[in-house]
Amino acid sequence: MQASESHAWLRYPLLALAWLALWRLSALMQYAPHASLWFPPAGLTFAALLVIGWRAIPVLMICAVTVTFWVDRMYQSHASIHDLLLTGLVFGAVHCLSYGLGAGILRRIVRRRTMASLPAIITAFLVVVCLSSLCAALSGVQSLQVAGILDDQGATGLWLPWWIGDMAGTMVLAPLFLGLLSRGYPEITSWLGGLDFQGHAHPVGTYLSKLLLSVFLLSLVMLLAAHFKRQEIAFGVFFLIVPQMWIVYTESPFRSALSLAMFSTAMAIWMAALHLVEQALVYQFAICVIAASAYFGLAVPVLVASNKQLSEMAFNDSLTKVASKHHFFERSEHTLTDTRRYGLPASLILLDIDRFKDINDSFGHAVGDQALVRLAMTVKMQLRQSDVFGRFGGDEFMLLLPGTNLGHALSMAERLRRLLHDIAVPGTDRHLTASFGVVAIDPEETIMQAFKRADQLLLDAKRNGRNSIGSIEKTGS
Ligand SMILES: Nc1nc2c(ncn2[C@@H]2O[C@H](COP(=O)(O)OP(=O)(O)OP(=O)(O)O)[C@@H](O)[C@H]2O)c(=O)[nH]1
Repeated sequence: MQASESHAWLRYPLLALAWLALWRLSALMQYAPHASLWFPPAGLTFAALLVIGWRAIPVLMICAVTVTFWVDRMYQSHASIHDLLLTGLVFGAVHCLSYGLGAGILRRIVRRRTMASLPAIITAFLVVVCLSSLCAALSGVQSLQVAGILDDQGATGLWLPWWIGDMAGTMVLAPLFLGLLSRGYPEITSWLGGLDFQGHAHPVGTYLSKLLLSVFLLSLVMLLAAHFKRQEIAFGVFFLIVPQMWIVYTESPFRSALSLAMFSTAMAIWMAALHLVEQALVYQFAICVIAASAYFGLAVPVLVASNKQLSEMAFNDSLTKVASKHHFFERSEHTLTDTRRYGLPASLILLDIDRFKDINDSFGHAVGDQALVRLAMTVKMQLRQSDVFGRFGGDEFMLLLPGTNLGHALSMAERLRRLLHDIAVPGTDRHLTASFGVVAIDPEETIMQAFKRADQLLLDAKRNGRNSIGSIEKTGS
């Protein structure tokens, strides 16, 4: 994928700087040797491999070697340069391989999905992150063990916090990095399954107050857990899903991702500052559970919007925006039931454009489409709230007029006939004409039966020279 800016090469040193800075940050917050609450560089590795692909690997390898030397200095293991180099390369290779495989699989899945399957994309992301981080943790621990930085006992206790730490880092931060990168790599937007990572609906002050509340409640739980030294209190952190969900439902996806990152950073800082080693796994799982729930929360507005779009497509004709055939007959049945309950009359008007095929053939289908839209708009302007207007198909429309007797329906049809005659086919000097079939609906009749009678009268009007109204009154049949 290509960055939209011309200085695309800059992404490599920036990636290295960001990765090393994140590593430093997590090292600062270690609660036990080699174990921090969450491992942010894993999130960056995953996002970089997803977006930049294999070209990110050399940079990630340099970072892996660099941090291996830092680890040696931190724990004063005094390994030889040869051993450290080898360990760094092995650690880098297994780290890149684990996340590279995961990113590759996710890329394939996302490319096959559409907007409506955002929950499937989220599920795939969560499963892939879970498995990639497990591979990265097992092979990472193994590489430290082979290099002698870690003994067997240390390795046994380390793989689980390493795994959950990597998983939390990836789960929380990879979507945030993707959101940031989507500004330079527009293609990512389509991967985000309909999520708009650019827009912000509310003022920043409102967002910050929600974020502060969430961090304040988190601090309260962690301080209480530290003070009373009770793991039960630590579980209270799971309740903080509520403020996070509030942010997810009311703020933009980008702000939601940012809030998860801030929330987990605050958790890691408190964790290290208060030395809450025994409760580490509770907090690590809480980060993962809250992040996973938040992502499904993000999918809800997208699903609601696509549901709305689908029902609009089912109810309305896509071109003219009047009721579709099916929806017209359904609504008409309900309207007729109400009309009859009050003992009111009802009428049906069918109208069909004259020689519409000629318009299409002479000026093209696009002009024909515009003529249909203009006709629909003209008719709509004449309707009452209770009238039902639909498109049967092609150039044929239908109009149910509740509370209207045949005489008034005929007047309405005549008014429409004149109005349509005044419509010029867009971009041409041709005028539209239409033929009509008008019936009063009998009290025992269904809308379909009335439709058949009106259609017959419409055919009569066509046979009688078009631009006219066929009705029982007029034809006398
Ligand atoms: N532009 C456009 N044309 C359509 C659409 N749906 C159907 N048509 C065309 O509308 C024309 C309908 O023709 P008919 O109703 O059979 O005949 P007509 O030319 O209107 O002649 P009469 O009805 O006998 O006056 C056909 O050429 C269809 O291809 C549409 O959505 N857009």
